[in-house]
Amino acid sequence: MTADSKSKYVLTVSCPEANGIVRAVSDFLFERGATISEAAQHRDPVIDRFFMRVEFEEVDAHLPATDKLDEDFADIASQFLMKWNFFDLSRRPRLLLAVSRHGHCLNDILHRWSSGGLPAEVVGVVSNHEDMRGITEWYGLDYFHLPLTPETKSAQEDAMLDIVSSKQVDVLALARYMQILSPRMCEIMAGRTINIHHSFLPGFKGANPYRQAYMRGVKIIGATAHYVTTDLDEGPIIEQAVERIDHNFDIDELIQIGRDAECAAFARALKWHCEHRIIINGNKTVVFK
Ligand SMILES: Nc1nc2c(c(=O)[nH]1)N[C@@H](CN(C=O)c1ccc(C(=O)N[C@@H](CCC(=O)O)C(=O)O)cc1)CN2
Repeated sequence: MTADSKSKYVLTVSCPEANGIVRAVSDFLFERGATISEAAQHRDPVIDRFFMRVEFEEVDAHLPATDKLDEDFADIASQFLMKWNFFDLSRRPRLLLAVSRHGHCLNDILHRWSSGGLPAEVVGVVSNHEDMRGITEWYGLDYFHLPLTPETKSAQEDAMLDIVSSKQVDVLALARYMQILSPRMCEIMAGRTINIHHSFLPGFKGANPYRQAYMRGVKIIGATAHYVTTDLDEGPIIEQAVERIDHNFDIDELIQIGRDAECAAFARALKWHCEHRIIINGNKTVVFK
C-alpha cells in the first residue's frame, strides 16, 4: 500500500478542559496502529472547554471503519464528557449549492470543484430562478429549479429537503441564495448550511448590505461566511474577507469589489468544512486551518 493509498481519518473532539485528554486520544490511536499526521488543539478560556482535531492514517494494520472507531472510542469519550466525530477523508462530503440570480460565488465554487480545489462531491444546484441553469449544466450537474412565492415557501423547502435526502446531501452551500430559510429548515440543516453574506458582519445584516455600507460611508467592506441559523446573518462565523474602499466608489463599484471578498471567504469556509476543520463553539467557531 503506497503512502497515497493509505486511508486517512479525522477525529474532532470538544469537551470540558481536563488533564490527560491529548494522552488518551494519542494512546487510543497508537494502540490501533495509527500514525498522527496533523494535530491541533484549542482551549476556550471563557468557558474552559477544550477542542481538538487530529488527522491520522493507518501504518501497517488496517484501521477499523469509522463506526467501529466510534464504538471503541465511546468509553474514553464518556470519561471526558466528549462530543466527538470520526471522519473518513476518502469519503468526500456531498455538497448541494443554492443560488438565486447572482452567479459569481456559484461560478467560483464550481471552478474550484472542477479543478480539484474543493474536497467535496457537488451533487447539484438548486435555485428559485432559471438564471444559473446554463452554467450548472455546462458542468454536467443537475439543476433543480424551485420557484416560490410567500404562499408556497414551505412547499418549496419541502422540495429542497427531498433533494437533500435523495441526493444524500451532507452540506448545503448558499451561494448568494436570497431567501430566508424557515426555522424548520434551519433546525433540520443545523451545522451543515453555510451562507456567504455580502458584508463584514456583524455590520449590515439582511438585504442590500452594499447600499447600507455606501450610505454609512465605511472605508472597509467585506464578506462573511457563516453557518445558517434562524437568526438572520447571526450564525457562527467561519471566515471573513475585506477590501478597502473610499469616497470615490459608487454602490455598483462596491458590489464589484465586494464580489472578490465574497468568493474568497466562501471558498475557504467550504473547504475547511469539507476537511472537517471547523468545530462550532456556541455562537462562534474554532477553525483548525
Ligand atoms: N434563516 C436564515 N436564512 C438565511 C440566512 C440566515 O442567516 N438565516 N442568510 C441569508 C442570506 N442573506 C444574506 O446573506 C439574505 C437573504 C435574503 C434576505 C431577504 O430579505 N430575502 C427576502 C426575499 C428577497 C427576494 O425574494 O429577492 C425574504 O426571504 O423574504 C435577506 C438576507 C440566506 N438565508
